[in-house]
Amino acid sequence: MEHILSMQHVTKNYGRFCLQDITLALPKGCIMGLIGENGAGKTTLLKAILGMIHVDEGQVEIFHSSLSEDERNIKEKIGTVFSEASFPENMTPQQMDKVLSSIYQQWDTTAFHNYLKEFRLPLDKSNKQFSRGMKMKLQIAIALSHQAQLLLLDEATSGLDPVAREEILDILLDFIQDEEHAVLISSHITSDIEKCCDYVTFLHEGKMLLSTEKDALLDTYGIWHCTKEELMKLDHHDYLAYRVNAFAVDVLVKDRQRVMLQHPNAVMDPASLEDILVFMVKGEK
Ligand SMILES: Nc1ncnc2c1ncn2[C@@H]1O[C@H](COP(=O)(O)OP(=O)(O)OP(=O)(O)O)[C@@H](O)[C@H]1O
Repeated sequence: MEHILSMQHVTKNYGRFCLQDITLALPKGCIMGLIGENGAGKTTLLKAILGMIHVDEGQVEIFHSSLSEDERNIKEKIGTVFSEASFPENMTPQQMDKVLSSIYQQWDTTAFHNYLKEFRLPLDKSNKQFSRGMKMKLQIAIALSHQAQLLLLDEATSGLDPVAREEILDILLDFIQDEEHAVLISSHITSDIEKCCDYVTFLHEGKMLLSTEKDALLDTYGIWHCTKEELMKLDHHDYLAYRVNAFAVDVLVKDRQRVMLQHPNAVMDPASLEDILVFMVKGEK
């Protein structure tokens, strides 16, 4: 599969926090979800891709080039949404349309107006009159209106109601249909990631714990409710973390079928992305 984005051993050290040795690849026609607790390094990773911060080590390639080779053209083809992004308070979408058409060579006014309509955003209200959700939708409309091939979305669905979130996820799924586009989206809402992503990347305290196909993960990982004695006998390579409760131990195992074969009476549940995140952050290793 051809990649639209790749990161090789990217490291950014802030002193107290370090994004460490990130290596991942996003194929064309795919959506990758970035999952991690608050402060895990999701925004830092997205900023490193966009060259918004200087990385200490490693390489980022977008469309097979590094940003420094052809920054203007590469950025033209990337649509971004950041939770803290702010537009001039007194500007209306109508005015932004004009400004953006002079910034992006491929700005598509018709598409922008269609998205504004679809998202029920007024053309003539200033940004300061927009709610948080409306501002987020406005950013998404902009990201989708300049023929971008890659979308980098930081918490793009947070602050949106469930109907609007569903709308955005459908648009993202449409966006990748032609197999030439791709999306990297960070979210705390693991159910959104579960719904739309082909790949998931887990970050924890700046380290990448996993980057793999979502379906493979959901098909194989499980939570085994067992005794301490059973856990002691389990090979270290077969599980990622465990949590002890009053009556039993819950273990996040990598291959639930394998454990079931060894323990036919095992009480096993499939693991959701949320389970995996919670075990990785709070579980004992
Ligand atoms: N400019 C900076 N200087 C120093 N530390 C920084 C800087 N920017 C971010 N950090 C630190 O990097 C760490 C990761 O922050 P980041 O915003 O990437 O996390 P996140 O996973 O996006 O979190 P959240 O889910 O809360 O948005 C945090 O500890 C933060 O304090």
